[in-house]
Amino acid sequence: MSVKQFEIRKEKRETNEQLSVLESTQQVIHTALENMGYRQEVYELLKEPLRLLTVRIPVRMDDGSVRVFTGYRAQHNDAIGPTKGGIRFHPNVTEEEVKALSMWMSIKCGITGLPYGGGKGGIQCDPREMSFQELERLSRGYVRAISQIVGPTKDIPAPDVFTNSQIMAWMMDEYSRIREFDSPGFITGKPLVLGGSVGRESSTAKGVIIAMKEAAKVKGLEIRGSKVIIQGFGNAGSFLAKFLHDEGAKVVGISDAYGALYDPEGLDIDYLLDKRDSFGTVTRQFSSRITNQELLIQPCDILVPAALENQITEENAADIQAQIVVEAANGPTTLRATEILTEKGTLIVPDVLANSGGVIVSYFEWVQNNQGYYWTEEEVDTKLEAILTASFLQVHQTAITRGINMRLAAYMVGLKKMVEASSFRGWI
Ligand SMILES: NC(=O)C1=CN([C@@H]2O[C@H](COP(=O)(O)OP(=O)(O)OC[C@H]3O[C@@H](n4cnc5c(N)ncnc54)[C@H](O)[C@@H]3O)[C@@H](O)[C@H]2O)C=CC1
Ligand SMILES: O=C(O)CCC(=O)C(=O)O
Repeated sequence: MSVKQFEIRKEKRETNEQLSVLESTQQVIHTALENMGYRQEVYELLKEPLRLLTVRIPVRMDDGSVRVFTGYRAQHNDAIGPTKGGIRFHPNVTEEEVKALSMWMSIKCGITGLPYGGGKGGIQCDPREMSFQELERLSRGYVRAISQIVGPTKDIPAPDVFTNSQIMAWMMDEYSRIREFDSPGFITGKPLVLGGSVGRESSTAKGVIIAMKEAAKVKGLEIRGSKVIIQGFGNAGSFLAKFLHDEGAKVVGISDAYGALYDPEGLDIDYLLDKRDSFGTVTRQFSSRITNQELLIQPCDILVPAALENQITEENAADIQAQIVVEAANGPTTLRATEILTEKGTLIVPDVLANSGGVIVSYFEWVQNNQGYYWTEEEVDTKLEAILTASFLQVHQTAITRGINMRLAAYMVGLKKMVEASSFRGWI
């Protein structure tokens, strides 16, 4: 596509916010590269993953029938090192979503200086409607299907939406049957007894808090006493609610796939954590629930989308009351919404920065697996904080110096090393 065609498509899209996550990611990458003065070939290289594998996975269901699931693994760019990123089990997984997710992983690893490119995987399925045994067979089938392109020096998966340490354990076990000698570092987010890292489970939320504290300093806000709304009560959202509650913030809203709870006086987070199931579902137990969309526009100081993509859009951005939006989810805010929020002075901490705590501690897990020597929680926390704080400051400084929004600044910071590495390799 020529620059002119790109501009025309961009203009058409901006008047009608039908942006796909892939197209909007391409749009920001294009602008970021242009701002840095890179040639069009660089965009051509980075606008899509280098590799995408689509697999069909036959699974024997408990009733004896066979269901065939579609899965994907995308590897965006491996100039810097192996690709890295989670695996999502969700009914709405698409090729396009997995591609965008892999591109966000590249940028995340670039911002935080991890020696990886981005990868991501997903299977179209609804684990909430599958038995434990069916899930195990699906997880193992997926690993058999992608085993040729993954590995500790090629592409290292991890958990994402509706996957967890048990699923990582089955996947690692299956991989170790196929490749006997390089299994521990093949996947991260494993249970501790199988070479997991202390702190990985809560690392996404810990990283979100570190980024949130930096953003709060910029806005002159104190976390203690701030009112926070969190959309999504799974791995990222529930640990975050707990940590914020323990730090004296008032968590006034939470949600899951079925609805939301809001109380301006603060919710009883320990009670809700106790009632939540392993898929992060809790709201169905309350008759007082509101919708996810209603939750996002309730009064609060800080809003944390921690569920899925495209939640804050042109439709609701103007009504968001938070001073700070910290994106724990990947892709929760559209580009038009980013502009609307930025124009009205809301500070956005973009996904590729805010939720990078997960992959940072996954990197620590991989390093520990490679060394065979395991760190304490204190070491993990200290290193995580150092990387994330420096990353926030670099992105924020870029935004201020260049007079651009935080998302564009994050992309510029995140793409730089990948472009340099691709150039040194002679790819562009
Ligand atoms: N788990 C991790 O280490 C990381 C996760 N993320 C991102 O954080 C987000 C959440 O991931 P996890 O907490 O791991 O997933 P999870 O599977 O543990 O929890 C997902 C939560 O979102 C809710 N949800 C699902 N569909 C929803 C909808 N349509 N509306 C509102 N809520 C909905 C679920 O009910 C659940 O509470 C995702 O965007 C993921 O990519 C980002 C970095 C790392
Ligand atoms: O832990 C990882 O390697 C990746 C986590 C992930 O999928 C993400 O950051 O979106």
